[in-house]
Amino acid sequence: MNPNETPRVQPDPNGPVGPVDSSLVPRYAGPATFARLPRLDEVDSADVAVVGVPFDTGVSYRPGARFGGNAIREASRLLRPYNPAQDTSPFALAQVVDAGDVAANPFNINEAVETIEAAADGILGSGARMMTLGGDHTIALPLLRSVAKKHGPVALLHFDAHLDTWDTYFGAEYTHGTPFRRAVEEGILDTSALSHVGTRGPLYGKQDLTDDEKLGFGIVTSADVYRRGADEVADQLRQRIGDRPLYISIDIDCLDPAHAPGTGTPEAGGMTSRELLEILRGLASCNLVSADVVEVAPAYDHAEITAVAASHTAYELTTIMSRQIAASRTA
Ligand SMILES: N=C(N)NCCCC(=O)O
Ligand SMILES: [Zn+2]
Ligand SMILES: [Zn+2]
Repeated sequence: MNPNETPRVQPDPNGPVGPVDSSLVPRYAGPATFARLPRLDEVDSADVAVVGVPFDTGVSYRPGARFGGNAIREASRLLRPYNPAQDTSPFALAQVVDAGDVAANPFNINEAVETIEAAADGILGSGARMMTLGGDHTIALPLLRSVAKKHGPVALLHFDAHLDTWDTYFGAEYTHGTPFRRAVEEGILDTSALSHVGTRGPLYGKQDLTDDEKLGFGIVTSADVYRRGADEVADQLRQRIGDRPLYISIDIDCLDPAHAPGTGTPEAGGMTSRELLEILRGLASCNLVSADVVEVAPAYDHAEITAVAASHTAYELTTIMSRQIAASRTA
């Protein structure tokens, strides 16, 4: 089908090119892009670029997150153009596109990290906000490097069962358990606004927590979310972040394995997908400059449970970005 003739949901014919219209083209037809949005090469310019980073050479346990981005794209066929939770039609407010995948070397982590940073530089340099679909959590480091080049040190909200501030694994500096220690060492994070959310599970020792605190992180455990509720947690996080440029990194293993079985290092006792989505909606007024959703490993998934949760997570994040782009236009 010619992309120019594909029926799309596009309330304003001169506005953003919208997703393929699922009331006219069955949603399971054709190749998958995120939310059935146009590819980058089908539009003149993009406000939000959804980009895949199929890389998982940094994992410490189950591999397979290299297939995560495409699993999320497949699951995202069911997303619809109006988001009632944020009373927003995100793809009508801003040009959101699928920018394809970064070709990262699976045999050389250092080279892959450089390739990912360069690709992110290209996207951010074009003026777009970046919504990345991983890949394992290693990729957050080069993404943050690029974001900091543009915005300076950014506030970080890190949703994860794990701290990911360990020093090295088997002597390796760049792994999925170490990106945020590297990022603090490199001065690319605003250490007055760093939070982990969803933390739980056994650690190597108590020192892991004291080291993490010294780096500047605050912790909201998954039990805190359960006890205090999503709204109160979001309020507290929003106050801490203020109007700083914000990066949100979401390791899908922040969710309980019941909500996200398809991941490499699952831990019992996690958040529900409802809690995660509600916290994100509570952050809609934050200045979200870029985000990632990582660690979806479809080989361990069942019935696309994890990929569906990840696609809805990325949808809330792109909605927040689109709203802010629209608001900054009218400001
Ligand atoms: N899933 C991520 N990003 N990190 C987990 C590292 C946990 C470990 O192997 O000790
Ligand atoms: Zn994790
Ligand atoms: Zn992680």
